[in-house]
Amino acid sequence: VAVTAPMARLHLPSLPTLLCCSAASLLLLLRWQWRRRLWKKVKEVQLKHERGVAQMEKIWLGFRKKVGAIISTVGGCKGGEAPTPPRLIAVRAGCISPVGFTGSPQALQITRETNCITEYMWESETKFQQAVRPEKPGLLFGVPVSIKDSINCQGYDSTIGFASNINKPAAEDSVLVQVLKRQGAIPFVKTNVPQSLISYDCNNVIFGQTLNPTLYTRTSGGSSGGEGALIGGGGSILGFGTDLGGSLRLPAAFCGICALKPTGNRLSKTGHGMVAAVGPMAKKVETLALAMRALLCEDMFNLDSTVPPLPFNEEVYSSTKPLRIGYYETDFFTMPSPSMRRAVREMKQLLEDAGHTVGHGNNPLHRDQEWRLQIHESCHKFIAQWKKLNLDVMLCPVLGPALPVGYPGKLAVATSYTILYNCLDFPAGVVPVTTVTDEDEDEMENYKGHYGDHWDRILAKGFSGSVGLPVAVQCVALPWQEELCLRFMREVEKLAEEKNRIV
Ligand SMILES: CCCCCC/C=C\CCCCCCCC(=O)NCCO
Repeated sequence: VAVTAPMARLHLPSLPTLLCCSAASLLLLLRWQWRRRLWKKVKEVQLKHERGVAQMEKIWLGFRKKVGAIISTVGGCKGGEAPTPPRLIAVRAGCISPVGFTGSPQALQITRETNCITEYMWESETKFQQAVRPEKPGLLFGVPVSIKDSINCQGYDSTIGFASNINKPAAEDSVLVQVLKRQGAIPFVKTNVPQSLISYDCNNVIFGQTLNPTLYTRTSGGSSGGEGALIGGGGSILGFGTDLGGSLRLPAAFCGICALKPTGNRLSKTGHGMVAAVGPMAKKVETLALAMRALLCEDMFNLDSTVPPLPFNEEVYSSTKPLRIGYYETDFFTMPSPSMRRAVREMKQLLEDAGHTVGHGNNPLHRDQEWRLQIHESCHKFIAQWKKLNLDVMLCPVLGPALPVGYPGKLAVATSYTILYNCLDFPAGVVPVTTVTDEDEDEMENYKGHYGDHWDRILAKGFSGSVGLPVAVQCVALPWQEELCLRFMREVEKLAEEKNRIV
């Protein structure tokens, strides 16, 4: 009796409970199997990625042995051609192979260490070697270009950082890539992005975190963060990314390079995920201009009829007429770091000294909170205000220096300086102009933000310890005036280079 009594109290589960438990177990088993399959795919892609980088390394070392110092001897500008940075001249002259793109022995190491590449395009080397210079070569003949993961390239995955997108290669090239190829460019790598693209960090479950080439504890920015790190580290001359809230401009600013976010439809957006605008990234403004010149062609207009047939306006771009420039140092939402503020202030002075008219700091576009409300209410109101002030272009801050890895996820609000020009759909570019100084760092002691809240405290922490990191300014023009925006960027770049040479 003593033994059977407890047994008698034991309840057997009812049939519905048993069925529920079995169903739950089955679901868990299926989920486990699905995740296992996904992880297997991730591992395969990671191996493929490793093989690609190793192959690049092999080609690059072979190239260096063969070509030696030729790159450093190539420079200047051929008569009749638009002025082009020396390295572009070199590739167009056939002196550089897609992965032998650089004269710096560190570039491939930085490329590897920053983890910026997702896929190496194996056919690019053969294409490059076999390229026969046609009678009328395209404007980008022989130029190796890097492409953000999310921009479709036939035969390659556009993962957007999701494991479920592995082994789903794009059926055809995006219009952008088609036109690049028709202009003679050779896409040679795809570059990393944050999962979903809605972040200005650069991390995903497949390829991991991309680091900033100027300081490995900092993010490269995002979502075109792989491009930022690759170009910033010297691993690519010209790359392409997309922008919805700052995804071209933030990684460029963080990595010390230039980028242009054009008006939404100036370049075709067909064949890219989640995008407000597609644009070029490069170390030099002249390279961005070359890319725009090449892309704004009949092929682009024919392949995508929604793109207005506006060829590159050389007259506007090459004009030296003094500009009427508006400027502001803060948007009264995200308080600029001391270096962001100084970058704008110093550039304002340089522009004035160079003979441009720079609107007073307290113009109504940024005097108080009102202008931001106007923007959200009406883009037309903003344009009318701009016209009333008789401005050609606007000089303003862009977030910087680069934040530590992981910080962008906590600070979406800090996109305020860039996202504004997506809301307005104005062309906006960034140009690196300075680096964080000891004095900037000392001033961070007093940084409280505009609100002194949780976000401001995180931002203050993120900005600190940044001496030596690049800081950029943002250059903005009215819709469809990419050439004017680039012309302004070129001026800013020239003045910054002159100043930094003297300092
Ligand atoms: C007054 C400004 C308020 C800012 C509020 C910001 C809210 C959300 C921002 C999300 C972060 C976006 C990062 C940019 C990512 C991007 O541009 N991705 C698209 C790529 O095509």
